[in-house]
Amino acid sequence: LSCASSAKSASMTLASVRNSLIKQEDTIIFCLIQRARFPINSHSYTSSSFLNGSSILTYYVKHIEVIQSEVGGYANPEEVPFFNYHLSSPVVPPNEPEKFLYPAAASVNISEIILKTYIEKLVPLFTSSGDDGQYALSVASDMACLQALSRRIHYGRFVAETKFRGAKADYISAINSQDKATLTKLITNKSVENTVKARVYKKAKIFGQNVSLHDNKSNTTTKYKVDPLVVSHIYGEWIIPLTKLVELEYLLRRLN
Ligand SMILES: O=C(O)C(=O)C[C@]1(C(=O)O)C=C[C@@H](O)C=C1
Repeated sequence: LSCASSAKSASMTLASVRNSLIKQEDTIIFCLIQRARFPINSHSYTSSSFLNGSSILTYYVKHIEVIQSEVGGYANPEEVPFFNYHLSSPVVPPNEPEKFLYPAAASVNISEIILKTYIEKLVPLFTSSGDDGQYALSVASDMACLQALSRRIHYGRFVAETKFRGAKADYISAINSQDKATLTKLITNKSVENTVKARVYKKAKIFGQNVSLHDNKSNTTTKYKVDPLVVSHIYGEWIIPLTKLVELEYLLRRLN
């Protein structure tokens, strides 16, 4: 499970939640860099008769999630599993998380959309074409990417809750009329979005360099491990919009 730590629930503010999103950028970018070491390996995403019709990726994720749930994974509302139905009860004593989310809205879950978007839109953008047959390694890094993305995107529930608490009157009237356009306007901050995109571009440039002890004169043509423009594009086109979708879905249920 992703290790990006978050603010303690009870004291969450919009600033602390945004701080967590900033830290999670590092995890996401490092995960993408790891996955980019392997080619696209499309075969690992198609259904296999050896695995009862699952793909290698979904088979792997389902089974690892069971083990993670046994050791207490997914007890914390910051973690949302991709395949809910087969999870086991923890075999270790629970560490009760503090309650911050509104219960009727806390279960918002867009895992299916995240999985589909990741395989169909994101992987082709930052991996090379081809197949090296190293599926065990490439699906392990897929799962790391998926969990980092899911945590970030589902963090939209915490963002939405802090925004709701900060401007209750505005939100309550829009929620009562289930007015998606007004809610979308209320949750949108274009200047924050632009800052996020610029910062992940810069981080991808710094994290994705080849580091050598000797100054290399040919370094003028630096090749990054993942194209910084692609990272910024992935944020702008998918990660931020999906976070906003989670915020919207959460708010629509906030008074249920
Ligand atoms: O920081 C916020 O206010 C958020 O809602 C998060 C986020 C994002 O995904 O980064 C999403 C919507 C806003 O327009 C700005 C940024």
